Amino acid sequence: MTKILGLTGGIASGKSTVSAYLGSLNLPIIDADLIAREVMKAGSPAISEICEQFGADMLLANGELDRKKLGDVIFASPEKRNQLNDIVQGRIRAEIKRQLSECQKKNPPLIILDIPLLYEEEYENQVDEIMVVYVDVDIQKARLRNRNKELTEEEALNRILSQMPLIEKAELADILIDNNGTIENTLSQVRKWLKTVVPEIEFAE
Ligand SMILES: CC(C)(COP(=O)(O)OP(=O)(O)OC[C@H]1O[C@@H](n2cnc3c(N)ncnc32)[C@H](O)[C@@H]1O)[C@@H](O)C(=O)NCCC(=O)NCCS
Ligand SMILES: Nc1ncnc2c1ncn2[C@@H]1O[C@H](COP(=O)(O)OP(=O)(O)OP(=O)(O)O)[C@@H](O)[C@H]1O
Repeated sequence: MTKILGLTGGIASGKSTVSAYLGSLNLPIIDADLIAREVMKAGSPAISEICEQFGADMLLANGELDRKKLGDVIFASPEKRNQLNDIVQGRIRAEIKRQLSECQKKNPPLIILDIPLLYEEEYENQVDEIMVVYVDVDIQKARLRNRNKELTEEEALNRILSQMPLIEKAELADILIDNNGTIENTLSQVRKWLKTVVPEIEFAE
């Protein structure tokens, strides 16, 4: 029986770090951020709707989405964020469903659904277990600003506040991964859990 793991957390909490590691072990990963990029690629129906509602200046000269510009708009305003969510979340959900059923046909022991908005968009029933990658908010903000150097203190905070508080996600988790320490420490917590689910898995340690 295939187990579906929902991998979630907050912005810059370390999901991609965990998911890249799981991918390096050849476990199948479905990446919601990647699917969102596909859904909003140049020439897509979602892009036309975004232009209608947010203005054609949301596009770069090559027809691709200006991610920085749209991010500045939606992370500063809950109304605009809802407006964007109304355009994209249904399409993202449909593609996730399609990829999950494709992947299940191969009968792997484990599929990982890497999805930042698992709780906000109510994917709890689509997965068997939920892993939350947690960090304290001050570390989260520092890592976010270190990764997205263009963000001011206020913009970084707005991005964090646009999601369900990470501490609430941690309380709901089936598996809680503490990413306040080193990456190696985090990955060793992940390995410990993996051994209980896929005992035959081998790690190059
Ligand atoms: C607004 C966009 C263009 C900004 O792009 P940018 O390259 O700066 O950010 P990126 O896509 O890497 O997202 C970074 C993180 O922001 C958070 N985030 C993204 N969208 C949202 C949202 N609608 N609400 C709350 N948090 C969000 C997630 O934690 C995500 O991992 C982009 O985030 C986007 O297209 N968002 C809508 C699609 C979506 O919901 N994606 C999440 C997958 S379910
Ligand atoms: N334990 C750690 N120690 C130091 N830096 C870390 C640690 N874990 C992650 N990082 C760094 O913090 C940043 C955010 O991590 P990552 O991209 O994995 O988060 P994420 O949850 O996938 O973020 P997003 O939702 O925004 O895509 C990255 O630059 C990453 O290299």
